[in-house]
Amino acid sequence: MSREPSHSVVAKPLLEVDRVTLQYVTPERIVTATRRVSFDLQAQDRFVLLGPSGCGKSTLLKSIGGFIAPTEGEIRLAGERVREPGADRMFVFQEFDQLLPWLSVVDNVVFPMRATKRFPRAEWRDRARAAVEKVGLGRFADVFPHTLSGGMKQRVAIARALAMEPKVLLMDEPFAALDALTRRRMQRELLELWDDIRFSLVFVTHSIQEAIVLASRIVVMTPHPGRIVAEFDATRFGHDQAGGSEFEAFSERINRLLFAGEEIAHG
Ligand SMILES: Nc1ncnc2c1ncn2[C@@H]1O[C@H](COP(=O)(O)OP(=O)(O)OP(=O)(O)O)[C@@H](O)[C@H]1O
Repeated sequence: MSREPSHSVVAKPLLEVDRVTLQYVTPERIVTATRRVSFDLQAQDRFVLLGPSGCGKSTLLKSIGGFIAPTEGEIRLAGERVREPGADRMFVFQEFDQLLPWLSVVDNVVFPMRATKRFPRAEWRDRARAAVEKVGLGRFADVFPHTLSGGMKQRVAIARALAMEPKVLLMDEPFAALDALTRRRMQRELLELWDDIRFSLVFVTHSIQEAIVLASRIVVMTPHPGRIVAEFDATRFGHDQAGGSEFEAFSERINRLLFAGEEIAHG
């Protein structure tokens, strides 16, 4: 199956990040996490923000989530300015403890539906069970999170987010704490889910390989302050191309960009 998002070139962007500056004001100083960052995301994009620690990836994601207001510029979702958190933007984080330990897997997935009154109440459990099935955890629907491996917990977090049918799924290094084999498997599964559901994704990582494998588009960022140095189409690459000469050349090109950015930032 093609991993090309099926949007047309002229489609209006789903998400617009428009000259966004994000700052933290601490008693000692003002930290500029991003400076005038702009990009557009089309529906069904698998959009990856790639860059080293401190380039403002997580801060940007939180701002798309409505948790941090830009000091300059604005973020629009489906044409509406983002001003606060909402159920149309669901998060998956790196941490394994993002599930509520006193709720079963299926009740964890129901939780945001209950909290936001999304969908008729009578549908909650069926929707939750269907989402849990989709991530391959049907047999574990009624267990508590502490009995699950890290990878399984991340699957539940993904099921919980996708069950809400968000306009955009926001993932902040969701596989970074997993062992290499599990991480690879989770990447494959995420792509299979995307083949199936065609959700719109913003995915944060500092792994070049992960970015290339997962993305339809990659934005490369460098720190101090966080800014975009390049944007690439990566639709033609997946796991099957990894190790091939074109994949490696692309990876090396991004690597050089990241290092060049460091030199500029520190030089
Ligand atoms: N709560 C905070 N208060 C002050 N400064 C912060 C805060 N959170 C982040 N920063 C600073 O903002 C900048 C961007 O941080 P951010 O976490 O967004 O980067 P990142 O690219 O996601 O890095 P990482 O991969 O390490 O999470 C960094 O310089 C960081 O030190």
